[in-house]
Amino acid sequence: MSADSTAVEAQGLLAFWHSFRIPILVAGTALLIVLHVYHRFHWRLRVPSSSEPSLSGFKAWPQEDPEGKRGIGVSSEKADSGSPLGVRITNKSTPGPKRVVGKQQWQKRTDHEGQRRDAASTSWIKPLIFFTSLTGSTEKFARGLGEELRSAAQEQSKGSERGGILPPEIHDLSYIDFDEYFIATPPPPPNTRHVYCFLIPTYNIDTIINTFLHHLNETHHDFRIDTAPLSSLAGYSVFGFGDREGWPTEEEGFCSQARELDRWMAKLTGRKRAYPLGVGDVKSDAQAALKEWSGGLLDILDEIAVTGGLGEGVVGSGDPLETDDEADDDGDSADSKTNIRSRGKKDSQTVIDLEDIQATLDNESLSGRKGLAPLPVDFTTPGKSPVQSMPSDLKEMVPKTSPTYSALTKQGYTIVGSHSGVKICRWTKSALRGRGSCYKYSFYGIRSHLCMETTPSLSCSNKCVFCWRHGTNPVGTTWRWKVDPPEMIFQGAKEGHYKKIKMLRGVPGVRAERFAEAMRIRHCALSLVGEPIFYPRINEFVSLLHGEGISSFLVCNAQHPEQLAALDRVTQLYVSIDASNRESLRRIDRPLHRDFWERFQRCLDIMREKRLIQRTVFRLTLVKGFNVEDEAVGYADLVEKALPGFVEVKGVTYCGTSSSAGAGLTMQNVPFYEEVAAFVVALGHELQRRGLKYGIAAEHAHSCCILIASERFLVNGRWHTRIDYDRFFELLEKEKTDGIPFRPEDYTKETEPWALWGNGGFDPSDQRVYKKGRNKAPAMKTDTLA
Ligand SMILES: Cc1cc2nc3c(=O)[nH]c(=O)nc-3n(C[C@H](O)[C@H](O)[C@H](O)COP(=O)(O)O)c2cc1C
Ligand code: SF4
Repeated sequence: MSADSTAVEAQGLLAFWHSFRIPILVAGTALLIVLHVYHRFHWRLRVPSSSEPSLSGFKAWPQEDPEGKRGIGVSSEKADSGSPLGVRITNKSTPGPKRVVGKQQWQKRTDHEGQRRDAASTSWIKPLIFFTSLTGSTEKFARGLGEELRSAAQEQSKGSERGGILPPEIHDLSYIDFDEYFIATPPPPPNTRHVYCFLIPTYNIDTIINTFLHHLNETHHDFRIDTAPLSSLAGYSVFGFGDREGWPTEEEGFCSQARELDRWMAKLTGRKRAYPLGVGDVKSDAQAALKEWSGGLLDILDEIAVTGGLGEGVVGSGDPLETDDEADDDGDSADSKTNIRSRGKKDSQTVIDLEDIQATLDNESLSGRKGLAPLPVDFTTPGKSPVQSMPSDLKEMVPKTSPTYSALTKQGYTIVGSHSGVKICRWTKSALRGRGSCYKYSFYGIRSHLCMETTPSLSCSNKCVFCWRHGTNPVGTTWRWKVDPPEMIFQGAKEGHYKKIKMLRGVPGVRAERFAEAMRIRHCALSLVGEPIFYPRINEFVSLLHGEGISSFLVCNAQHPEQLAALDRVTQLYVSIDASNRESLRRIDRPLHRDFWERFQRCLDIMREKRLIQRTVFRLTLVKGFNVEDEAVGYADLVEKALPGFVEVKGVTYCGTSSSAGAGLTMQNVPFYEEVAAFVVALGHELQRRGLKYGIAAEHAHSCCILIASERFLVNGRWHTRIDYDRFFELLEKEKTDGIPFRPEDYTKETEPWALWGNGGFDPSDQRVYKKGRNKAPAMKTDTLA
C-alpha cells in the first residue's frame, strides 16, 4: 500500500467521525451506565452460601441457630416450647437480621449455672413433709397433706413418664436427726429434687421447735458451713398453726415460730421459698387456710416439675429480687454505718468505719469535747497504765440498744457486759454428740466440749476479707470505750457458755457423760472475733482463767506490738499470718493502721523473743488467689524471722457474707485439702532448705488444717505437739510462788498416732459421721518431707 492511499483512508475516517461523533458518544455513555447499573444490582441480589468464603472476610449469616440461643430467625405464628424463650425459628433463609416473635414462657433459672443444669435434667419432685405436734392437731393435718400429695402423685403418674410429683415422705421433727436434713440435703433419687414442706404449730414454751430453730440459726451462722447449705432443694414452704384467741396478732405471737422457720429456710436455701408462708387459726380457719395453701403449693410443684425452676421475679419465687427483710436479718449493717448516718453524712450508702471518724472525734475532744465523743485512749503507749489514764465517762462499745448488739445476738453471740462476747462453737456440739472435736484436739489435746470460745474485745483493727463476723463488729485502732472489769467478763462469759450448753441437752445424740463433762470449762479460746489484746485488762482476765485451771489460747492479729510485748504468759500464743508480704497483707486484712506492715514486723520480733518462754504459733489462713500462689518462700522468711514453735495452715472457710463478696471472695477462693497439703509440703521443703528444723507433724483433714512443728517438739523421733495441761498449771503455780520460770518444752505430751501427718487426724474413739453422698475416702497426703 502506498503512502497516498493511506492518507485517503485516514481522511475518510476523520470525515466519518465528524459526521457521527455525537450519536457514537451518546450510545457509548448509555452502554456504560447500563453496565454499571447491572453490576451493582447483581451484587445486591447475590447471597453467599455458608461454605463460600466472603470477600470481606466475614462469614456468611447463619441460616439457623441449632441451639436457638441467638435471637434471630423468621417470625412464626406459633411459639415453640422447645426454645428457652418460647421462640420458634424456621428454616427459611432470609438475608439480614431475623426477627424474634413469641411470648416469654416459664424460664429455667439462669442465675446459677448449676441450677440451669439441674433444671435440664430434673423432672421429678419429691416432697418431704416435716411437722411437729404436741397435742396432735398438726400431726393430723400433716397426714392429710401427705394423702393429698400422694393422690396428686398417683394422678400424675398415670399420664406422664417424663416427670411430675412423687409420693411424699413424712417426718416428725421430734424423731429425726436435724443434721441429716438441715446441714445438707439428703441425696435425692436420680432426676429428682426435693421440696421441703413444713407444718408447724407455735408454742411460747420450750419445745422441740426451739431446738430446731436454734439448729437452723447455728447452721446459717457457722463459719465452717456454707451460708445456704440447702440451696440444692427445688424449694420449700411453711404453713403455721396458731391460736388467735390467745395470740390474736402477729405482733402478739400468732404463728411466730412458723414465721421464724420461714425466714431461716429462706436463708438456708438461698431464698427458695416455693410458696408464701401460710397460717391458720386452729380454732377457726385452719382447715380452709391449709387447703388453699396446699392447692397453691401443688400448682407450684407441678410448675417446678415442668420448668425445673421457681421462675423469676414472681412473688414468693425465691428470686433475689424479692424484697423481704432476710438480707437485713444478717445484720450486715454495722453500727458504724448507723453512727455515720446519725452524724448527718449525706451519702447514706457510704460505709465509714469508726476509725475514719477518729480525726473528727479527736478534734472535737481537743476543742472542748463538743460532740461528747469519748476521748480516744492510746493504750499502745508503753509505760502508761491505760486503765488509770482513762476518763470515767466513756461510752459503751456495744450498748444493748445498738444495731451491733442485735446483729451479734442474732448471730448467736451472747454479749457480755459492753464489749465482750461468747459463743458456742459447732465443734462443741459435735464433741457432745461424740462426732469429733476440732483440729485443736488432734494437735494439742483440747476436747471441744470442754472449750469456751470468747473475746474480751469485740472491736478489732482489721477488716479481713474472710472474717466471718458479717461486718457487724466495731473497728478502730484505739480503745476509747468504757472498760468492764475482768471478773464481770469472766463470770458473764461462763454463764453465757453454760446456758448455751444446757440448751443442747435435748439435741438427739448428745452423750450423757460428755454433757456432764461440758459443765466444767477446761479451755478458753480467746479468738472468737475482735482483738483480745485490745482489752486493756487482758492480763488480769487471763490470770482469772488460769486461776480456775482453764488453759488459754490467745490469737492476735499482729497489729499491736506493745500490747503483745506486755502480755503475760498464756498457754499458747498465736499471731494470724494472713499474708507473706506487705501488698498481700493490705489486700487481705485491710488494716486500719497505716504502718500495718511495720507493726506486723515488730510483732514477729516479739514472737521470736517469746518463743523461749511460751508456745508460739503462726496461724496461716490460705485464700486461693490472695495469699497462696508463689508465697511459700515469703512465708518461710517470716518463719525464719520469728521461729514460732508451730505453724498451723488452714484453708479459708467461705462465709458468704456481703462483706466477703464485696472483697471479691467467692467459693473459688477456698482451697481444696490437697492444695493446702501441697502448700504445706512446699513450705516445709523451703524451711528445710534454709536449715530450719521444722517438720510436718499432724493433720486434721476434717477441717482442712495441717500442723508444721519445730523440732523442739520432736522427742526421740516422736512428735510431742500435745499439751500436758496439768503440768502447765503446776509449773505456772511454781513460777508464781517460787519465781521458777519454765519453757514450752516442759509441758508437752506425745501426739496421738491417729493425729500424725498422713493419718487423717480423726479420733477413732469418736464416731465419724459422713454426710450422705459425700466422699468417704480419707484425704491423701500428697508428699512427705524427707
Ligand atoms: C402452751 C401453749 C402455748 C401456745 N403458744 C402459742 C403462741 O405463742 N402463738 C400461737 O399462735 N399459738 C400458740 N399456741 C396454740 C398452738 O400453736 C395451737 O393450739 C396448735 O394448733 C397446737 O398444735 P399441736 O396440738 O398439733 O401441737 C399455744 C398452745 C399452747 C398449748
Ligand atoms: S478451739 Fe475453737 S474451734 Fe475448737 S472447740 Fe474451742 S472454740 Fe471451737
